[in-house]
Amino acid sequence: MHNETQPHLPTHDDEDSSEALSADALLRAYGKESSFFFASPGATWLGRGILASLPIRAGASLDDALPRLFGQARDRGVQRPIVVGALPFDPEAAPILYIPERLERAGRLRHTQPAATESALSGCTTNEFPPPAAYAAGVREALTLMRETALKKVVLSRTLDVVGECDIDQARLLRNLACRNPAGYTFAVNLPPTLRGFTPRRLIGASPELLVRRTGARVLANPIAGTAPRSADPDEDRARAEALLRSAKDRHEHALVVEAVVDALRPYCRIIDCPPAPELISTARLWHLSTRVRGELRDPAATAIELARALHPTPAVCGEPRALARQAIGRLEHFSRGLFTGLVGWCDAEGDGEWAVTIRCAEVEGGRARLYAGAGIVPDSDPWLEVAETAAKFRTLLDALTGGNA
Ligand SMILES: C=C(O[C@H]1C=CC=C(C(=O)O)[C@@H]1O)C(=O)O
Repeated sequence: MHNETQPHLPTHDDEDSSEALSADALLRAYGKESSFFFASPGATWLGRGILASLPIRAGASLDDALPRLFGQARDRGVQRPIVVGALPFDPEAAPILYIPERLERAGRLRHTQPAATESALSGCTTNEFPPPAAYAAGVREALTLMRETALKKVVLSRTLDVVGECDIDQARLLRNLACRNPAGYTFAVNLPPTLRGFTPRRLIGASPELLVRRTGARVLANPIAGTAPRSADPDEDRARAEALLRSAKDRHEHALVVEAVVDALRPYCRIIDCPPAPELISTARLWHLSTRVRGELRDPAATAIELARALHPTPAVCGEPRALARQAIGRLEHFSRGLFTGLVGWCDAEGDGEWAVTIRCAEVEGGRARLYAGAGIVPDSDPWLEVAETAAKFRTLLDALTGGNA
């Protein structure tokens, strides 16, 4: 059995560990030529270039395409290929998956430097969609649906467009996110560009939520749901955390996710260990309820990406029951989520891998960033508290863009 915090993660460069850079050096090396970055509590990855990628086609079967992709990489001399990328919220939509030309791995980020306060953009305008009052109206409609149908929970989100005077410094944004969110999953995935001559188009974020990690026969999922914004005053901050832990509304919102995760893992696992009550975790801006669900695979042939797709979308990003929640999202959210609330991570050819839930993120290109934030709505939700929660969730990216709250 591998150690929990330092899983053995084979890489393109395993044979050449003498050249391995430290995790902090990988973060500092992230730049224009980089194609992937992923920092988890277990390891840090930096990808350069793209050796092979999955044709971007909606509805394509990953079961056939992935082994072909690994085969292409082996034909080109990569002995232990690893696929990286992001899958969208809509399971039928096209994934972004590729094998980098070079992929380096180091241990976890140590954060030996103080959090940087440099801004990643200069001068900016912002535009929320929907604006707060319209989002609150959407939450009220969701509450009506819950009274009139079998819908128990739905996650409703909104966007915040930030437009700077010059190109956003994507590497600095990534570093700022990583420094401010040391316990989370910090990522940058290359996306097909839509503008010519600008900086690369990328999905960049720092998620607190692990959808699933597979290490050999061991599985870990860490569903998160139930949130309270933090306070700068330590007493008030602690009071908010304790209120969150006691809140029946948030415990219910959380329990729906944990139940769905355990149900989805059960067919794959011989043993599942799920604590009876959630614990508190914090990010720089938020408190969350969190449960670590551990399992041992019945059939070790189930890969990390297969497990992730069996779990996705959990009620942390969609709702319960899933079909009704998806209908409600289609009716009440008037924008495409794209990769937001999908999954981001990596998987090797043996099936080990890690997939985080794609939240606290932005799509960045040139001087523009589109930020996303959602909140779980249950029958006891207060529409204006959900507005405040999504505003606090935007702060994760806004702080990293502006260099604030270090
Ligand atoms: C959809 C988001 O958060 C989900 C994950 C954690 C907590 C959540 C909540 O408390 O509502 C959401 O379910 C987001 O951050 O944009």
